Amino acid sequence: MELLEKENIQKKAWASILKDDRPDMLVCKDITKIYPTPKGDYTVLSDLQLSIKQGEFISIIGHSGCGKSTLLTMIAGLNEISGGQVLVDGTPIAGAGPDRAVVFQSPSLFPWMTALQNVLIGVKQVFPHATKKEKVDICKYYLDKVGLGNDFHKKATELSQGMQQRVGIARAFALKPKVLLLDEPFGMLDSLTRGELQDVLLEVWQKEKITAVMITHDVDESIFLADRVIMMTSGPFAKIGDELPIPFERPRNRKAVLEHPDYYDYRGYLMDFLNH
Ligand SMILES: Nc1ncnc2c1ncn2[C@@H]1O[C@H](COP(=O)(O)OP(=O)(O)OP(=O)(O)O)[C@@H](O)[C@H]1O
Repeated sequence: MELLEKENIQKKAWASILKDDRPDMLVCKDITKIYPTPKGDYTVLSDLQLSIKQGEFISIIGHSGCGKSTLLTMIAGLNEISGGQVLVDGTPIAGAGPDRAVVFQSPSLFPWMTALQNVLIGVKQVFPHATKKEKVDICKYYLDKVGLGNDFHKKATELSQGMQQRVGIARAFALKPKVLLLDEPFGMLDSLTRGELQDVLLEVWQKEKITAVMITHDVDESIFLADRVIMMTSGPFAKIGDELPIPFERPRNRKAVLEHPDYYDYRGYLMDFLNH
């Protein structure tokens, strides 16, 4: 893609964004990550900067191994930060906390428990003072929202992979976190189920307006879901290479997004970044 064409796509995308004066909910400040390896230290991320507004949905794309999961697990507080700070709602994080919920590629449910019990475990921890009924109602509300209204009492082993990931999404939203972190949550699903779960995710997110950060390898998914696509450079010393706002109106509808006259410009822009 020609430089001028890229500049025009950027200009047009930014011009379609209304002034966004929401406060920052998530800030990654000068983030560096060094893994010790038998061959010496490996600097995956170096002085990475990223700010995400309250209620914003961003997707992160980048080549395999550039450090996307490393970044996400550091934001989650599950991976030590070698340098810099992650701030949630203005406060530096110190490890994992209920203000951040994570959905991984594999939902890792307790197989002997029902869908409801799997969601309830986290809810009990986050809302210890709620009554039993209140806790169960929160779980049922979110399980219903993800389309499992008739499956509360099914054991995890009785659920398909897609249904298990629905439980994973319900479990994350039920914790009412400030930030939702999604690490390729649909990566293991067939394309039909993937599409269904993208819709489910968007529907619940639209209601809750939680700040969301999602890693994906799928450029179309990144466009369909996000307000802004963040492009990471390849490692070592990876950082944010570029970003592209996706100004399509919300609530989004897949057909309207695909038919939007700018869709293929945005797609081409992101593919061009990945191909260079
Ligand atoms: N615990 C670790 N020790 C040493 N190196 C690691 C460790 N975890 C990850 N790495 C390396 O850090 C780099 C980034 O890994 P990471 O999983 O964050 O990348 P990614 O962009 O999420 O990859 P993918 O898209 O394939 O999931 C890779 O080179 C990986 O081999």
